[in-house]
Amino acid sequence: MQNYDLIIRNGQIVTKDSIFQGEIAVKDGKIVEVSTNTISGNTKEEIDANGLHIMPGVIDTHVHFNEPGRDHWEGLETGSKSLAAGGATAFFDMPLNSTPPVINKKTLEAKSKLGEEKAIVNPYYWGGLVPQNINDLKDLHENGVIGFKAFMSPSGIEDFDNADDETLYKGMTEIASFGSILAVHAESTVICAQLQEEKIQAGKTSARDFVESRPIISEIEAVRRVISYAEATGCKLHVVHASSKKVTDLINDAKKRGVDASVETCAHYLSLTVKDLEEKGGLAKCAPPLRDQEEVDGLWDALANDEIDIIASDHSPAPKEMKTVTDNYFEGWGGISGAQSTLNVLLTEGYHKRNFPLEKIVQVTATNPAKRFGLEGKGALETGYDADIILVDLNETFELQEEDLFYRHQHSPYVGKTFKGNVKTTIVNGKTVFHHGEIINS
Ligand SMILES: NC(=O)N[C@H]1NC(=O)NC1=O
Ligand SMILES: [Zn+2]
Ligand SMILES: [Zn+2]
Repeated sequence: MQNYDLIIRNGQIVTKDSIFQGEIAVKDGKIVEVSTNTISGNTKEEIDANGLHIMPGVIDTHVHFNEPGRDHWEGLETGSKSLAAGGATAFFDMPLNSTPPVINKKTLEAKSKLGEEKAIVNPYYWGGLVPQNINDLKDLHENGVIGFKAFMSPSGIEDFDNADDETLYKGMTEIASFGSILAVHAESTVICAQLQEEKIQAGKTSARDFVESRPIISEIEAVRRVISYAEATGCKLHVVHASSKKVTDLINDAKKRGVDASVETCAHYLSLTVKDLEEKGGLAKCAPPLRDQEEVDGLWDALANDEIDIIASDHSPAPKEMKTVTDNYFEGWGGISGAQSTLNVLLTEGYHKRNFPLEKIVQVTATNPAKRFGLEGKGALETGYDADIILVDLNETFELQEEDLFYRHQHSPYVGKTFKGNVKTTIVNGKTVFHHGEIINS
């Protein structure tokens, strides 16, 4: 007779290419059996998933939890609780806006120590690529960063300089030498700075003015440039938060030429528009900015054609005072609080509204992130994999309230939005960390 820690029964198991009625047995934090039949044996715990879908936990490849140093904006504990509530079981924390940023071994160790103490889902860390740290990249790689992140335009954070062309070229040459990957925030410094200056000089500071100061061509120019460095250096490339299909098309063209590239978009570019920025003010301010409905639709077309690899949150929170815009949209923090809502958005806007298959949601939130960044034993519900499992009620409908949010600062452009599809239970390495609206403390 087998002994298990947990058996999840009677659910609809969703994988990257199928959905079937089945059961999952867990022992010592790992999935030890997945079956369409009843799993027999002794188990310490049993969950009846009747009426629910069982999915691999979301791997959010793009969050800013800001600890150490800026944890009054967010933190590893509050940030990871929000993720658990939203069905994420792992995150990749960006090297900024923590201060000091993660740009060498020492700063990586400081952050990962805090992550071990505080994160309730699996933490991974990006290292930064900045003009000052080319000689630290290898050390960061050897100490376990998932990859590197550079900004091609000012980051908004004074201790994290953007990478000029020389830094990109040298950095990518170095990163390629040990086979790691560079993620880029791709907007053109020149275009954004000049247009912003012109707008402000002319006293044009509306939501639409802000959006026009960071046009899609600015992303296109930066992406084309960084693809040329990827081709020249052989460095693996990941473009984060593409706001338009015109941008994702460039990465797909590069892939066809043999460039090792991938692209991410975020839940907000798939569900919010300039109209939301006008209505919600600073809460919906981000860079690249929200676009118009046709760009939202374009991104969904790209997703339907498997042209977007990963969907992340780019959760980049700040205190509410910094997110209040009165009449000047160039003021206030650019960054959206969204880590808790990624799956809600994909289920509502994708599965329910656009018939976007659950299997593809699994691909862009779990399978592809695990594969692209080499996470062994993560991103799938298969024997031998880590038991990072979520139970989802596809039909639960609710209006998001501020008090539902586990963020340090309870705001989000999604507050007031009606979602269909919600996470009921989140299991991380075999342990339930979230159940029916509550964080379960160990
Ligand atoms: N520094 C930082 O988090 N910036 C992020 N915010 C945002 O809206 N886009 C970003 O890159
Ligand atoms: Zn960015
Ligand atoms: Zn970011």
